[in-house]
Amino acid sequence: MAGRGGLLMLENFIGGKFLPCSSYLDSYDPSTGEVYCHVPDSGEEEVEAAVEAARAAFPGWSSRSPQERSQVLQRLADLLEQSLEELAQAESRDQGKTITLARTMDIPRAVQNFRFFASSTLHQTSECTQMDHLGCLHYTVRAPVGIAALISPWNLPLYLLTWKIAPAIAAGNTVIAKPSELTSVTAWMMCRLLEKAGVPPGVVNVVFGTGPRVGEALVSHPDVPLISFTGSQPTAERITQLSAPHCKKLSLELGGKNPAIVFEDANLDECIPTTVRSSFANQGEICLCTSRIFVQRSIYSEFLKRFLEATRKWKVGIPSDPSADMGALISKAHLEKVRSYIKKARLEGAQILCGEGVDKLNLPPRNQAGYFMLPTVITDVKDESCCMKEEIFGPVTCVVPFDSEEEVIQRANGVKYGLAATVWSGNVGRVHRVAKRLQSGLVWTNCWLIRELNLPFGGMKSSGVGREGARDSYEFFTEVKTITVKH
Ligand SMILES: NC(=O)c1ccc[n+]([C@@H]2O[C@H](COP(=O)([O-])OP(=O)(O)OC[C@H]3O[C@@H](n4cnc5c(N)ncnc54)[C@H](O)[C@@H]3O)[C@@H](O)[C@H]2O)c1
Ligand SMILES: N/C(=C\C=C\C=O)C(=O)O
Repeated sequence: MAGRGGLLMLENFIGGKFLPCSSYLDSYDPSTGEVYCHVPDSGEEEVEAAVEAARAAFPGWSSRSPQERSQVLQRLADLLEQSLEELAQAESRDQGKTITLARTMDIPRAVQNFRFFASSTLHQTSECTQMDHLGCLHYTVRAPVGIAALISPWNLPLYLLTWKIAPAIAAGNTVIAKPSELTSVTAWMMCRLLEKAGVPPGVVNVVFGTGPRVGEALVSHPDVPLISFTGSQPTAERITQLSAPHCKKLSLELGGKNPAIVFEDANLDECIPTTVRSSFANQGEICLCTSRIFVQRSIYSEFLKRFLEATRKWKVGIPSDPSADMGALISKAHLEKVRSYIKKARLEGAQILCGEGVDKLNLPPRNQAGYFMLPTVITDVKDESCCMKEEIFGPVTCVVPFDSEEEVIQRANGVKYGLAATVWSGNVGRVHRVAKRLQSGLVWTNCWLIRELNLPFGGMKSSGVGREGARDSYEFFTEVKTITVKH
């Protein structure tokens, strides 16, 4: 809907109705730096209303059969798919990502999330064991937990929010979703489809606003027993503290400092374009992006030369340009943070081989104030440097040499994170050996970001707690009970 100054003005979606809020936040178009939308600045009052609506909807929704719920999810997937182009345009404008990525990855994946959980929920079974010597049979039953709080970040807005909403409602919960205040538009657009899909009022509620106001009100609410959070590690710490007094069920999907390990027998024709993509896709704003590239010394010079050539061809352009490989970063503050790492690297004596401060951006006049930067490659950087230790979450990657398999495993594991790694080698034995020893929830070998939604997704160490995926999400979004029958 149009609001102040003709700008888009979003509303919360509570109990099946769009409701205005008493105050609003400005939301910026990352490609111009201009305000283009207003987002509700919700707080305790809106959370209370959403909890009330979710509570009222729970008995009806949780007592439907999995088949009935599955049909609703399928209809929602169909409706999202019919709006794919409109949603992709909105996601690209709101987030700064290229229209091509929104069209080919974000929105198709949001559709797939509903289709996938609509199907997988029909195939979950419970356990049964027997103790004949005691005349006992044991079995488990699972039930939805209740009201789920679902909090998502700004990098893959609809993709990650639906990755939570779909399994939560498929399992019979009712939900209160809080998208990032920086990227709220596609969640609001999805709400417009819920009634038509047959989602009863109160099953999916969406409250918009900031983490400290509406996020904290949601995670500390005593009647919300479960929180699924994707975002940064400092926010996860805060959520853990706030939820601890209530012993809430928590799933935390956090950041990464993901290594790519390139052995001398790697197929560089495949490795180089994929590693450029794994470093710079979505402006490097994917938790799974590569940010430390370890290359075996014998091929280091060749790799670096070819990697730089390919990076220079990675086109930064306005998000609506279908030929652009990379759009704008999410915000001015984030752009400054990412740039500050490059300054620190320079001060430490590292070399910036291309990108920020080395090459020139070429943007139309209207986009000069947008949050753009070039893909940047750093070398001659020590493992102790903040650029090699901290999550930058931007289009910046470090390339360093290594000598032996043992050495590179130690170095790859030498950070606090453990989310995703890639290993490039033509030696099958080495691939299995190295993958097994990496402290990483996900290891892609000779590829990147090929997702199998059935299998566990999540991180080790400071990259998170818990896993998501068909079985894992089902277990997280249900409470299990063990029943023993003596016969
Ligand atoms: N592991 C994964 O699957 C995954 C996926 C995407 C992003 N991430 C991580 O997310 C981070 C980038 O996203 P971000 O900047 O939006 O993260 P963030 O932690 O700042 O925010 C994430 C969400 O939490 C909310 N929030 C912030 N403070 C809160 C609080 N005190 N209480 C409750 N909610 C609060 C925000 O409003 C937002 O909706 C990076 O660290 C990235 O690696 C992880
Ligand atoms: N959760 C998933 C991806 C997270 C990406 C982070 O930025 C997924 O593919 O299911």
